[in-house]
Amino acid sequence: MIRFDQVRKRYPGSDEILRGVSFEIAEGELVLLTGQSGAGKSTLLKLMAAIERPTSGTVLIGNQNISKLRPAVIPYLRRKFGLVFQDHKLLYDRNCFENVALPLYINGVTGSDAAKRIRAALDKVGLLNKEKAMPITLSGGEQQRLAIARAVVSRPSILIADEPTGNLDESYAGEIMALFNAFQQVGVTVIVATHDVNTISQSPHRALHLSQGLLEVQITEFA
Ligand SMILES: Nc1ncnc2c1ncn2[C@@H]1O[C@H](COP(=O)(O)OP(=O)(O)OP(=O)(O)O)[C@@H](O)[C@H]1O
Repeated sequence: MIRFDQVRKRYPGSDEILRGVSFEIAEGELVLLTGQSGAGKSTLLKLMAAIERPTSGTVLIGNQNISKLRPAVIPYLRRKFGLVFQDHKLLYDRNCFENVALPLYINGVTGSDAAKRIRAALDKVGLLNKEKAMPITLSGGEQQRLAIARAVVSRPSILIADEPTGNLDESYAGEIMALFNAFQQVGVTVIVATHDVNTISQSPHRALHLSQGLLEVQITEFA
């Protein structure tokens, strides 16, 4: 469960970006986070993953209040999260296998155990036949799927994606959303920030809409 209670966020010298945001996301739910460019979607995702701290209010992940966590505990909390960004943040001097391997190697998982998990993650996103390819040789949609494989290889319970379909044409965007649906169906909590109107209109999931620092909760109708 993820709960925000009257969360406010101001960066040093900035206006107030979030002005008292409260919502709850159940375990295993898929939720869209919508709003115009600059509305604060990335800020809200960063607060969720404890990359940023609220100026005031409470952010609960499970039963942990992340505003009160000691810095030493934050790396453990982060292991719950898989993160996917619009610009992929792939390493272009490493092949696909090595890109997906990175989070495992950082956590000390290596050898045949790691290889099995890396290939399972590549398989889930349809890139098993590309493990030796360099990311630059992949299409935009494939690069985004590679970033998703890297995000899920550590089997996170929460998957956060920030504009994952932003640079992609409609068919690729549909593929990416289908992947997120598949992860939700196996119990992962998924939060996708997007201003892609197609993604929003075709989604049967709940959408949280940010506007002027405040949240409106929308229930999207089935298309
Ligand atoms: N580290 C920072 N320091 C100061 N201001 C920031 C910082 N990060 C974001 N902002 C400001 O916070 C506001 C919200 O930014 P944020 O990236 O959260 O919005 P967004 O809805 O994700 O936008 P986009 O869809 O364009 O990515 C913007 O005005 C931005 O300039």
